[in-house]
Amino acid sequence: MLGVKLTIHIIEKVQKVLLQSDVQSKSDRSPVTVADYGSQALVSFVLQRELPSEPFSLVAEEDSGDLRKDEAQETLERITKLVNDTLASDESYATSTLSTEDVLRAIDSGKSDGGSHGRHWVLDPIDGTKGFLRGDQYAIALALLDEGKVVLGALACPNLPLASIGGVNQHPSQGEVGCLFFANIGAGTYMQLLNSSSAIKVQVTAIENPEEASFFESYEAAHSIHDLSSSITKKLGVKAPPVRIDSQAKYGALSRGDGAIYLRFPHKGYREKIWDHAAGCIVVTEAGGVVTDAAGNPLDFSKGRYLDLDTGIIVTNQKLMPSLLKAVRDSLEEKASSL
Ligand SMILES: Nc1ncnc2c1ncn2[C@@H]1O[C@H](COP(=O)(O)OS(=O)(=O)O)[C@@H](OP(=O)(O)O)[C@H]1O
Ligand SMILES: [Mg+2]
Ligand SMILES: [Mg+2]
Ligand SMILES: [Mg+2]
Repeated sequence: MLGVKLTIHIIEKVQKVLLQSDVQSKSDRSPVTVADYGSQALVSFVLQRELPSEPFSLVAEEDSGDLRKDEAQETLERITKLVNDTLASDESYATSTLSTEDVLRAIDSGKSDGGSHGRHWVLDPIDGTKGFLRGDQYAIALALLDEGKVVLGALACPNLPLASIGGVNQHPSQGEVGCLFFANIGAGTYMQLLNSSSAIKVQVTAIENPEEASFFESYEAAHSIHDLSSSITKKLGVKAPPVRIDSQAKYGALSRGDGAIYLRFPHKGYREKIWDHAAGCIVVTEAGGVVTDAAGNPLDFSKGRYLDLDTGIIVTNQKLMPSLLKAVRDSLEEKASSL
């Protein structure tokens, strides 16, 4: 059966791979490659094993092109070992062993184009790669599209504290860490600690006054125009400075009310991918929030691997959305007339 339980199970398994790969080789850039590929191979393998009677379609970020080169043989072997060690640690997969060829095949089954018909899994095996490398926020993001609509989403955020990050960039200093958010269409959004099985229902903030609102944006200035979000929030009357964190952890944190607004304005020419927003979008929406493009249109996940959207992505609660949209419109007009 497709469902939240399976999604959580898979995502928790993947988290083990990431922890192992992080420990194995810390100081060069390769761990992220190992973790990205290992995570994608594992999700793909387990989904296919658990759902043998379904036609399988996966839209995922990575492909095996680089891993098939001669010089990548050692990396491929490390990924294969990680995947096998993780499978061996799970009762129901203890007898499964993947060859390097099986791993390449599992990674490449993420090449689907998605679209408006049928069911497609959507995976970002590590979202926020740069955050992962810095030891900051990252997420494993898995969603399910049905006839072009996101119906299920899970976001594992291994470095996200249980305590609010509403006023804190990246990490507060203490407390429990590692949160999993999941949402099923029409059934709300839940959060649990990654090492626990008791979940609580979460809701976006009810704040109506922008002066009380804090806002999230990308940590990386290359991923979102910080000047523009600053102009928008100033117009709106937001007093707090931006909280800059990597990855879809922003959507997770927003869904439990840590902040009130998420603004994302990529530089000209960048095309957003569906795996960077599908899970985050349903997690926020089912928690009572609203996710739109800069023109106020809902995100359309039915167009293939890319989101075809107007200018940027804005997220907030229903009360703040009309005034936020107006501030976005005014700031974009100002920006256009100053060029
Ligand atoms: N130039 C540019 N503009 C906008 N977005 C880009 C750009 N380049 C990459 N990406 C995508 O951003 C994903 C992570 O972005 P976030 O903004 O959520 O986090 S971050 O603070 O920027 O790290 C990141 O996801 P991962 O590749 O999964 O890490 C990318 O898909
Ligand atoms: Mg990503
Ligand atoms: Mg990624
Ligand atoms: Mg990437």
